[in-house]
Amino acid sequence: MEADTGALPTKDDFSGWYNEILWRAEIMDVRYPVKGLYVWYPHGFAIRKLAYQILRDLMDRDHQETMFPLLVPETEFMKEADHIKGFENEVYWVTHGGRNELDVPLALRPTSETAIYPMYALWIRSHADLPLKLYQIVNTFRYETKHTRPLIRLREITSFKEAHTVHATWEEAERQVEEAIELYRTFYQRLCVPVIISRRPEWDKFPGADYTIAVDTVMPDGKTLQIGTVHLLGDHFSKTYNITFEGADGEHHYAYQTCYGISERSIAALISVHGDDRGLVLPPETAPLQAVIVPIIVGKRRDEVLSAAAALEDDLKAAGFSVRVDTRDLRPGAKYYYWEMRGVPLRLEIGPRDIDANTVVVVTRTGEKHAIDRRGVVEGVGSILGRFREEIFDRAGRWMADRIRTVDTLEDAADAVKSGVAVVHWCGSQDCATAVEEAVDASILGSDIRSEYILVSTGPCIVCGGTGRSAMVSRTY
Ligand SMILES: Nc1ncnc2c1ncn2[C@@H]1O[C@H](COS(=O)(=O)NC(=O)[C@@H](N)CS)[C@@H](O)[C@H]1O
Ligand SMILES: [Zn+2]
Repeated sequence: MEADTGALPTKDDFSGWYNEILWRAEIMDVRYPVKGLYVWYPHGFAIRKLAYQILRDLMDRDHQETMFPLLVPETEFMKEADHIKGFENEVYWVTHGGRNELDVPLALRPTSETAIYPMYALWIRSHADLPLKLYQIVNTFRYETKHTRPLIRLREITSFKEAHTVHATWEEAERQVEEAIELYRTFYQRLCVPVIISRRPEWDKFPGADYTIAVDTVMPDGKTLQIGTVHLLGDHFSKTYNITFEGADGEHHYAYQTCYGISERSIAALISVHGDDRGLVLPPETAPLQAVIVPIIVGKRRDEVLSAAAALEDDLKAAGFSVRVDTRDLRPGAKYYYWEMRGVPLRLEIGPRDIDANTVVVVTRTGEKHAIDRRGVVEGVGSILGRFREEIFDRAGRWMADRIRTVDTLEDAADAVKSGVAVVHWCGSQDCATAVEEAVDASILGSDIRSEYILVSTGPCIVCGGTGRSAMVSRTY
């Protein structure tokens, strides 16, 4: 699996950089012989594991995790009209078991409403059963016809976290939407990925939903990536799947639902937003290795240096850091290059001079160098990691803020979307949205914007002059 050496393309050629880093940093192998399906390298999978542990920690506060079947009978799949329309061109069907043709074709879940809600109808009887808040982290399948790309647009989504909640009232479901948005905001803060939250236009909402709130980030090429969505489903699906409950009033009522999902696009964002020309730059919470110790071997004091490095590893491991000594027979520079490519936040150098001075040299992945006292190394590493995290989060936030431009002419909007996001006043009409998209060659991404990077306002719609509110326009993945 040894990845090659040699410089990465610069991030200005984002597509080249992204494809190269996936194998040089051992994230995903794209050579699997089915279009849109890719293989996790163990290193990439370890990053995913850490990121999804953060997600589970957040979800498990007031949801329960479970798992529903992958295969959905056509009879159930074809029940909700809007949902079908939205997914009918993307669904994979299983039609045979061995040589026998199945009497009912089975869909590979593109998302699991049609697998879960028939069971919810059996489980939910009374208001005492509500709210029900379950999630699963599974693979889902979508026969994407647009350009597939690892971690960004797969045909097998390998890391699909989907939550499906059921409530007694529309208001309670709406409160759940707000809680889900906050949970996603927290999740992406923990990944140090800056986000913009907005409401998708009617024509872009999830099939069968009342409305969709989306979480986007800006990728290095200026295109936005939708890295999470929250849908208020109202009672559409509960009417279709007969999810009713007996209220305190003794009457039967249809339930109100939400669902919200995140996929491995979260990992694509983590890699793309922080990475640089030397490889990954990982926030400490998502770094399989937080610090690598490189012994500086000098002549006859070799054994002394190696045992000092081993003692350092023991102390840091005992304090809960993931750390290892790199004892391979390579020049220190080759080791630095290898671990920088894999995004290790800290490098600790220890040689004869450091032993004599009782210090350890700590170099952060962003190039800061500190000589810290060997006796305070645990506190020292902890505080340097904390500052490193803040540094990369601030840097990513500033980078994104620089690529969001509030404009009031279509020409300026067309210019702004070449490198990022244009914020314009839009009246909300589809006609004006179409006019914007034709003039700017980018789409209305969302309105009702919530982001620390965007000051929202009202003003004349950029097309018709009617009352408009801030809306985002961007090229998208
Ligand atoms: N082909 C794909 N590859 C990778 N991620 C995807 C793909 N399609 C969608 N996603 C991600 O999955 C998230 C949830 O998908 S979704 O269609 O918007 N929503 C649902 O499926 C709802 N059932 C919520 S679980 C999206 O916000 C997007 O970030
Ligand atoms: Zn208008």
